[in-house]
Amino acid sequence: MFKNMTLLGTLIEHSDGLPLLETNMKNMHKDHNQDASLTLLASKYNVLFPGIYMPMTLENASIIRLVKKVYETGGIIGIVAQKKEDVEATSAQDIFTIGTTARILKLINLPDERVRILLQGEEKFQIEDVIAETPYLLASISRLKDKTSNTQSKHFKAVVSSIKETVAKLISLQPEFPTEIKLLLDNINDFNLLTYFLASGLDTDIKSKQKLLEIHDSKKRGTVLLKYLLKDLEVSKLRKKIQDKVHTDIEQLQHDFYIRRQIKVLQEELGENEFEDEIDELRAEGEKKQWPKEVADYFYKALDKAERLSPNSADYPVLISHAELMLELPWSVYTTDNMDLKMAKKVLDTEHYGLEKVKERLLEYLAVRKLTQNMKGPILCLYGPPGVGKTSLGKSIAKALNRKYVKVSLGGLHDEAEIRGHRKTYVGAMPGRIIKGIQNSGSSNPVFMLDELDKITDLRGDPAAALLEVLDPEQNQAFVDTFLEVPYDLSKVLFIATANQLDTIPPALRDRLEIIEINGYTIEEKLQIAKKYLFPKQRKENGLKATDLSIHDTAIVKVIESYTRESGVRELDRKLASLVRKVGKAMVLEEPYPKKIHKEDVISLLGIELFDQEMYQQTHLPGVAIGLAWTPVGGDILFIEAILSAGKGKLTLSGQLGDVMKESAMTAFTYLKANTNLLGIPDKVFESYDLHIHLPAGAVPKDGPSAGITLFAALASLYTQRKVKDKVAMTGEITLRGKVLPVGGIKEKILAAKRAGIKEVILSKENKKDIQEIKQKDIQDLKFHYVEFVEEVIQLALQPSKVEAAKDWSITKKRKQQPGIGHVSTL
Ligand SMILES: Nc1ncnc2c1ncn2[C@@H]1O[C@H](COP(=O)(O)OP(=O)(O)OP(=O)(O)O)[C@@H](O)[C@H]1O
Repeated sequence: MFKNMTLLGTLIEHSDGLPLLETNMKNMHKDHNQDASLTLLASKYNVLFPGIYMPMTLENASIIRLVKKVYETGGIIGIVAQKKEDVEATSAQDIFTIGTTARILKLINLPDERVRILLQGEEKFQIEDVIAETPYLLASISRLKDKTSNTQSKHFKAVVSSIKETVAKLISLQPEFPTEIKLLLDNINDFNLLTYFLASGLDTDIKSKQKLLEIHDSKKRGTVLLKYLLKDLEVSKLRKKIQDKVHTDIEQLQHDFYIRRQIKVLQEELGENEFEDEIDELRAEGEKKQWPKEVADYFYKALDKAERLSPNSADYPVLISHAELMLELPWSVYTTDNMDLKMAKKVLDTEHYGLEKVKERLLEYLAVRKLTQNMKGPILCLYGPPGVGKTSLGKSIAKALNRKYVKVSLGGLHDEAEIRGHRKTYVGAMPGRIIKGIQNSGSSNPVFMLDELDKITDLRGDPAAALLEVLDPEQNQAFVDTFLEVPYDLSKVLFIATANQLDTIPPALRDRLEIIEINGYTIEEKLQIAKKYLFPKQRKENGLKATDLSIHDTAIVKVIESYTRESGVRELDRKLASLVRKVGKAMVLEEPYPKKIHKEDVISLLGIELFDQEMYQQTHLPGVAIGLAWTPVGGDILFIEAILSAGKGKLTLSGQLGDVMKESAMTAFTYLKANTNLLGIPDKVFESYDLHIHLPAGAVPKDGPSAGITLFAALASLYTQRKVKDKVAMTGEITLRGKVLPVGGIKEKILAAKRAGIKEVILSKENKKDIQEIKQKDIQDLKFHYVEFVEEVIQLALQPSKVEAAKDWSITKKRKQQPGIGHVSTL
């Protein structure tokens, strides 16, 4: 936010509290005349505002002479900002025409002949005429007075409170910032002074500051200032986000270590031998702990060792931080579980919409725990696409159970030591994430979320094996962190993992988990989540009340369909936040805004639509079939195009297909060639034509076996010249025996089919159970065909007769290209 820290520092230093500031403002107009002549000083880097202090360093000898004279006589000088930083302003063109008169409060001669002065702004003035430009600028001026707005008006109050709120937020994002600033702000009663004070510290260019100086109406100035502050806030939030990301534990540890070391060196220099005191203090703390004997012995032994060491040795701080960790860790500190399942259900229901299956499974799990009085059991793993509430559900479980909650993200974890801790001999050694998590939770039985279990990699050591040890009820009673060195009992911890994918979880680890799948949401479900949870939450977080703003269902659906593409609701949450913020801003700035957001308002508030849903398009050509795809952001329909051209039987595949999909295409093709009698295809066509299969959206990589039957249908259609029936889509793996196998991601795929306007879906018999799990009302206008063999696919998917301009295979050699074959791209 504030660029010029010295400026503010100076303000605090010299104000001695507030009276000085206020007095100076009151006396401002007392002793000067209108249209006086004034010596001007150009300010390169900042604008001086009335009532505000500003330091300035001077280099030019003649200017220094002048300034010294003014200082000695107690006179005033005019400060005018320069239009450009990089020039030495010597003429009237280089400076703005409105400036501020100032007193020189302090003048310090620097060793290199430069002079540093402290100015205090008094009154604004306008340059009427430049009388001289050398040896320094002299001008006739007229003084300007600010117009103070009606401080009782609603708008004025809204501007003042918004400014204060924004500044408070800015300060909270910058911990290094002196908290006195907030105190000072709360005590500045003069609104002009408040705006000038904030304007002078703004992290913005000189032109914007000058603009604020030139606004004489205080309400208007406040409004413009608020705009700048809000911009600053956005930047600060972004900066904080980035800083948080890069601020690793190691840095923190090294920082703590450094500080401690500094204190010690200082104490040593002062001749104080505080180290023994430090160790004694730790010992005394240890006496208060109720820990296992083995742990206590270890603790005191380590302190004895530390005592024998020189405090300057490298091992000393490691031993001390280790002892501190032991003291901070909760040893057998248990919270009492809430075993009232009704109440647990209520918590889960109030915090999450839908997810019945998941909630039911969680309650069963808790019921078993209650009946067996034992927290050992399978480790739950919530599995599903991003943003479906896996992590937040974990939080609710902790709340429902009345346990502490801790989350550790395993994303990008690649070193065993991050789980198990570092050896003490290692520079920057620290405990692993599990022990750190326990330390942060302050309890020995928290709900411990292991987020993104599928994202661990094993670059160094075997993190998965270390996790196995953590999760295994047989072993985790005495988990040994390499840094902590003494066993810690993790057996009462309730571990819950989350994952977006299952295939990247190491098999041994996966074996330990009870997978609870959370599917993506339908549009209807998203609408309910947005209506009942996300929108009210965003409205509250942004300081608005239900009476200030509401949203129409159609507007929410518009946001879902045109501004998000996801299975979960995270992006939807962000977009709703953006809508609320925009309305909030308009309210404060007294611009027109909708009290109830309608569909049309969404476009004007969020800008152009970002996504079009892939829709069904009719084709008149054989060789085109529609598949269903699963992507991490939800389902989609997928066009498969096949085309023949005169040649020698070559097969080309394009559209960034992965290996598994390529193999599916080859399987489908081989099966077709081996079963030409099924479809009455003459064998010779395979030798006389090249086949090209393409999957549009050529730049998007595609993979997986589930396009098997769609590939087969496209080929069967092409070689029989029978078009695929309208509005039919399919998904299923194909084998060389012609069997249709079940595939995953059915819910997302079916919902995408419905969205795209598909009417019939063909899929494996074994996928029937997945369809039954979808709410019937969401799929009531879709017809499902369950098949076992590809022959059934032919019956169901292909038109009974050939297209009108069907290919006559007997004359292939004479004609290069046939109608109905060569134009699939014009779909
Ligand atoms: N059924 C629901 N009811 C209410 N809010 C929900 C629901 N599902 C998700 N949310 C909200 O959506 C947001 C994102 O959820 P969360 O971060 O838990 O997703 P996630 O599945 O853990 O994602 P990731 O896999 O990326 O970690 C949260 O604010 C959560 O409260």
